[in-house]
Amino acid sequence: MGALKLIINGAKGRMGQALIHCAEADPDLIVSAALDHGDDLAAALSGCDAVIDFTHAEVTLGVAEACAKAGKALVIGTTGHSDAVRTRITELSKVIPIVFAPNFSVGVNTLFWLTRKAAEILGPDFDLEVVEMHHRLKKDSPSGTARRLVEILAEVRGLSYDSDVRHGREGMVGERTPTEIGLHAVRGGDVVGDHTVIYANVGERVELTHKASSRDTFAKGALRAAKWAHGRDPGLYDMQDVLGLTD
Ligand SMILES: NC(=O)C1=CN([C@@H]2O[C@H](COP(=O)(O)OP(=O)(O)OC[C@H]3O[C@@H](n4cnc5c(N)ncnc54)[C@H](OP(=O)(O)O)[C@@H]3O)[C@@H](O)[C@H]2O)C=CC1
Ligand SMILES: O=C(O)C1=N[C@H](C(=O)O)C[C@H](O)C1
Repeated sequence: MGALKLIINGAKGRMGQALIHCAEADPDLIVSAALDHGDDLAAALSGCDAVIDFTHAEVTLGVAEACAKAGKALVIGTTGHSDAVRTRITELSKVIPIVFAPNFSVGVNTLFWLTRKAAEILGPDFDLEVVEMHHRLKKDSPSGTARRLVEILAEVRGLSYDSDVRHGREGMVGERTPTEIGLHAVRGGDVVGDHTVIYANVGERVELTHKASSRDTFAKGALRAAKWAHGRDPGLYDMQDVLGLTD
């Protein structure tokens, strides 16, 4: 089998540049098109095996529709989508394989796994808070990764992301309730991506932290996901599936 031909969408961006650099170092991959604002995705699709999208939340759906029409595997790294867009992406995954993950690093996917295990072991007496920090240019908040961490905590506790998450605190908010999950987004400088899950009880506290210091870790994971997705049955997958990290 020849090298996998990839379209990188969002090629001029921070992640696009990391993806191109990492793909060029991999003899099993060819970047058949590096696309950004204004380029014609539909015209480029016939010459590729898979598409990787790291753009903006409002761009992804059009990319997914085009990939479904052309029958091409899609890897989505973009974050910040509305529930309606997520639902439509899920529908399109009945036509093509889509790997949709808020974070493609092996370390963060290990953190997802550990977060679930720690919540199960520590139980309901521990208060749950998630803190993330990213560079000053990040547009969406909270990060997709932090959202996923809270979703995992909510699943374990039988809570809901929409009604039980508490985004920051300000003013006379009263005492913390046992069912709220705090979520705090910090922005500044050139931080690539830090995430901490805090489990706090009276007398002790557990903190799980991941810190990314290079975007190559996300890029290598997304390239690995593209190889994994090519030729696979249609479906909605995430990086846990790619890594075989399911419980
Ligand atoms: N899943 C993961 O592991 C990771 C996910 N991310 C996510 O990836 C996304 C991109 O991050 P980052 O690279 O830092 O962002 P950037 O803003 O640096 O890059 C996005 C690029 O997409 C371009 N773009 C905008 N519209 C289109 C379009 N219609 N077609 C093609 N390209 C377009 C932008 O152009 P312009 O600037 O002109 O708008 C820009 O060049 C974010 O949602 C981020 O949260 C980031 C890191 C890891
Ligand atoms: O925008 C970023 O930079 C990042 N975004 C992703 C997210 O929103 O979770 C992943 C990573 O933390 C970097």
